[in-house]
Amino acid sequence: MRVHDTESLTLSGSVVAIGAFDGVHRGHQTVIREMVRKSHLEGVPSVVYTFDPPPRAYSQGAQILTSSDEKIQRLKNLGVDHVIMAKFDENYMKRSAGDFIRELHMIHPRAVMVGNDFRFGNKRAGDVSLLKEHFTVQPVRPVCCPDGERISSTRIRELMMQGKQDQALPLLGWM
Ligand SMILES: Cc1cc2nc3c(=O)[nH]c(=O)nc-3n(C[C@H](O)[C@H](O)[C@H](O)COP(=O)(O)O)c2cc1C
Ligand SMILES: Nc1ncnc2c1ncn2[C@@H]1O[C@H](COP(=O)(O)OP(=O)(O)OP(=O)(O)O)[C@@H](O)[C@H]1O
Repeated sequence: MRVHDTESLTLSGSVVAIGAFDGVHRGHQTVIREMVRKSHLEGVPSVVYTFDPPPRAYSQGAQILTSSDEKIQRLKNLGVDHVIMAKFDENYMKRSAGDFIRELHMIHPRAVMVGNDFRFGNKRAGDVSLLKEHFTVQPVRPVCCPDGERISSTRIRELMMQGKQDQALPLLGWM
């Protein structure tokens, strides 16, 4: 697996999953496994486009579940070919939605895997309908906890803050 800065990877075809992926929890693992499977079917490399630090940690001070090195290791274990690791800061946040789409075109995605609530670009102006004007967006079914709630980094952070490691760790799924 190779790790790249923003705007440094060009590919003639790919399948890409985009997101913070903090913790690379069981929901993330499902998305990434599905993406890797699709990349094998299509015969193109798999790419994870992610952010360091996670945007929610940068803008809202959320607890970080995995360091960037740990995240990279987990993505490698899942069989990802390329990781684009964008340094998330004030400068990056100024990039427009159109500029992000232009960067994605550099890797010619055959499918882009993001959740329905994915936002991108300055002031979170870009949404999934805009992404769909340029790419095939592949939805992913939500992976839920035993109580039926969707697994999320936010949920895991909450459980950890409450000292409920026994409930948080199975959701992370790296034991
Ligand atoms: C080019 C770009 C610019 C962004 N600018 C902002 C911003 O101005 N404000 C903000 O809160 N988030 C910004 N974000 C972060 C997104 O809102 C979002 O957190 C990120 O795409 C990760 O998606 P996820 O939170 O669904 O994992 C930006 C993301 C991208 C790709
Ligand atoms: N439980 C889940 N089931 C299926 N897909 C998921 C799940 N959690 C996250 N994803 C998907 O993984 C990608 C990255 O998500 P993201 O990093 O925003 O996760 P999150 O756990 O929802 O984070 P946060 O709680 O910080 O918002 C997105 O495409 C998102 O839709």
